[in-house]
Amino acid sequence: MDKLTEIMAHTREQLAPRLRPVSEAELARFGERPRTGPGFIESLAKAPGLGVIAEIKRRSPSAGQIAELPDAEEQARKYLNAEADAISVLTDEKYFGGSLKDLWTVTDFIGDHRRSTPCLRKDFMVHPIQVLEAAEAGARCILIIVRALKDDEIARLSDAAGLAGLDTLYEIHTAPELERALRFEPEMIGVNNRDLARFRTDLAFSEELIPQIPRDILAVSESGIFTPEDGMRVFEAGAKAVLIGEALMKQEDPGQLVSALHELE
Ligand SMILES: O=P(O)(O)OC[C@@H](O)[C@@H](O)c1c[nH]c2ccccc12
Repeated sequence: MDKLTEIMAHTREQLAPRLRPVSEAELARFGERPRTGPGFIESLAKAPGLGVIAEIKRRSPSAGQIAELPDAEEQARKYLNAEADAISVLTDEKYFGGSLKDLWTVTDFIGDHRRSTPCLRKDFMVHPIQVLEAAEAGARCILIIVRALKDDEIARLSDAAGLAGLDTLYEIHTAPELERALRFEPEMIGVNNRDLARFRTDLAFSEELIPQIPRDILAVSESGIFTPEDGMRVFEAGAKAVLIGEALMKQEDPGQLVSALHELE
């Protein structure tokens, strides 16, 4: 069994006690609610140069322990100071050391500081209940990992996100996955440079796949970006934004990398 299959099985198991039908009305409550600040895609689209989604990630199956972080607020503060365009909060506990509580902590912190940086709930989504949890916690976007899901599951998640007024990041890693993603009329696609089954990371995945993404869809390059030069490679391939975890978690001041990426042209 590959790692992604293992994680998905674990996620489904964890979810079982919380599973219940989620009505359209419950989701639509969030969709109808007036919100302050830009949406997730909007914030990336208006960023100068390469937009930056800064990720809060304590550990991962491939990197092991990344950062000792008792409170997600610490990292949220750094990311706001660094002028990140969006924040990704990993909410998976077992493999990434995050939690839904982290997401609440981060969105509360942003609100308390009168900022409007939009957040992504980064998790292995399989059921609309997780979309509802994301909306309740103040996220503006969810992740759909195309290779982990069947078409009907993707449709159900993407409908739920639409009702709740959330953007969706469709994550792909191969050309056939891009084909599948395009059937759901995505507004944003992320090319994961890391193969979630084998954990090999190579920016060549972005260089090959991003040029195949239609121009009107916002293209994100995810994983394995450490330097402005890495950013330049994916920017030249057509990425409008990058999703960075490890490199930003390990920096005392993430602002330098963020501003170098904003300056690309
Ligand atoms: O730490 P990195 O190499 O900068 O990667 C960040 C992000 O792309 C990665 O955490 C990620 C991309 N897709 C995912 C899906 C699930 C969990 C994690 C991920």
